[in-house]
Amino acid sequence: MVYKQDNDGTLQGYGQAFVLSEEQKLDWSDMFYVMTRPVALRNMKFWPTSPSTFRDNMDRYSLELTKVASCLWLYIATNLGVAPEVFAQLFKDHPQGMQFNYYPPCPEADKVIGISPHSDATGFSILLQINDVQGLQIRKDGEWISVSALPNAFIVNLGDISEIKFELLYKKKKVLSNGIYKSIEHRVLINTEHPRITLVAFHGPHNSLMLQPLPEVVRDGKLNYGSMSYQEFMKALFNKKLEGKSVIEKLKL
Ligand SMILES: O=C(O)CCC(=O)C(=O)O
Ligand SMILES: [Fe+2]
Repeated sequence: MVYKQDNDGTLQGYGQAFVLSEEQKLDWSDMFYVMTRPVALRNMKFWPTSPSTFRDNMDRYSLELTKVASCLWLYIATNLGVAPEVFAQLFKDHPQGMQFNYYPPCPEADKVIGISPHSDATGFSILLQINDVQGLQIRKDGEWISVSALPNAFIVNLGDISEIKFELLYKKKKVLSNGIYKSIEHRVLINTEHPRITLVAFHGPHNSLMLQPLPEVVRDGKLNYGSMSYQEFMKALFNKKLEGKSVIEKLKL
């Protein structure tokens, strides 16, 4: 298949994420993922030329979503009482990847899972449910709660990078304790009759960012997380099967 993943370590192309062995029970979904920003990091061999509008539409949609993402960062920074420039620095170049998820129906839907429980390894994800088939669930206080997507509205899921950074920023400010801006664990259930289709835009930090407390927030405080570059973090993630929030849990000291 022309656009299939080619094990370049980026998961770009068509296939399934996190497949490590022949025995593994696979998620009941197909995915297609491409890096969209910064533009220099695009690998056009994964970008379909058919339909002929695809590339142009992706380019325009991705640009519009970076504007949405910028607004969200600004609101979050303001909410935390942190200078917007601090966030602008963490997320400069607007690294963004887009993933199409296709979940075929399954007559025995309770025996499969669309996407195993996980938290996204990004700053946040902006999710668009393309058709009206629901299936997303989030874990809150140990319970799975179904999320109903509103027509023409985005769902924003906070990712692991936000958890590390925001938690420490909050500590510095001594505004609130842990528990605010946690990345959200989520999964997808399968419908017995109808396919579900979603498009998720992941907004992460720039690749060279060291995931560690900002220097100014740990002067006299306790370190809650070890450090790792974002690239290493992603490598650790791609080398295992999706399993809740286990990668970020490993970073906790
Ligand atoms: O399709 C969905 O609703 C969620 C997809 C998702 O969690 C992901 O792609 O990381
Ligand atoms: Fe996700």
